[in-house]
Amino acid sequence: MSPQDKAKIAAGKAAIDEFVFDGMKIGLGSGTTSHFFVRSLGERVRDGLSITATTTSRSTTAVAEEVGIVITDVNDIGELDLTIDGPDEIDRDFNMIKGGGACLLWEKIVAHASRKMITICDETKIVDVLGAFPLPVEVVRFGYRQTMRLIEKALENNGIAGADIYRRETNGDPVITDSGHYIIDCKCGQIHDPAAVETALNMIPGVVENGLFTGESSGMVVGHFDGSTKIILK
Ligand SMILES: O=C(CO)[C@H](O)[C@H](O)COP(=O)(O)O
Repeated sequence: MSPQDKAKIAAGKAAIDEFVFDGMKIGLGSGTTSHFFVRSLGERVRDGLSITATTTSRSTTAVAEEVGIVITDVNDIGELDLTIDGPDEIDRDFNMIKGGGACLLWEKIVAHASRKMITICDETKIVDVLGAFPLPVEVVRFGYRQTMRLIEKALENNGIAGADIYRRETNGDPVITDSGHYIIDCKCGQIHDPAAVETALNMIPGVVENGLFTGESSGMVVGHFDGSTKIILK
């Protein structure tokens, strides 16, 4: 196992120890870190932990069901106590870029349906300024090239000039999200005012959601390559 995977697993386990209690309604994040967390949670459920859970992607539903966690439809679960999810980048104010796995829309819906969001990550995800990781923007397919032009303008208006903006593809085919949309990735460089950029992008017709999460997370559990963990709260 790689030291990074060891760190991801340690972060997920520490988050369960610290934040997950019997009877909670929990949102399960997406991506490799979250999938490790879901597998650890499955072990606790097998040992008797009782939770109600919903997920942020079809891929996480598959992992959860594989490890014996029953998934409740997001529409039937009401307000969640907690969502645990991973970032692509996180700064020291808990602002994040998410969506590297194209799940940002469901992730944001579930995070906002929760009273608390805790971020789990390995140490490589922490940055001084967001923006080295391409910012994903989920857009409807109709007129997506027009939407891309407006994304470029919105970024320029928020101090991000010359961003590389492109539709995400795999083997020449566009990536389609769980909601049937495209992902536009924006290599921004540095995002100095992530809250302003998050709002500006969501004002564009055709943009469904973007991968900036600026007010959601209230704590992070960081896993280190030696297997140790650190909890940082707001
Ligand atoms: O936002 C996401 C998926 O849309 C993931 O949470 C994010 O990409 C982190 O993934 P990983 O844990 O594999 O690095």
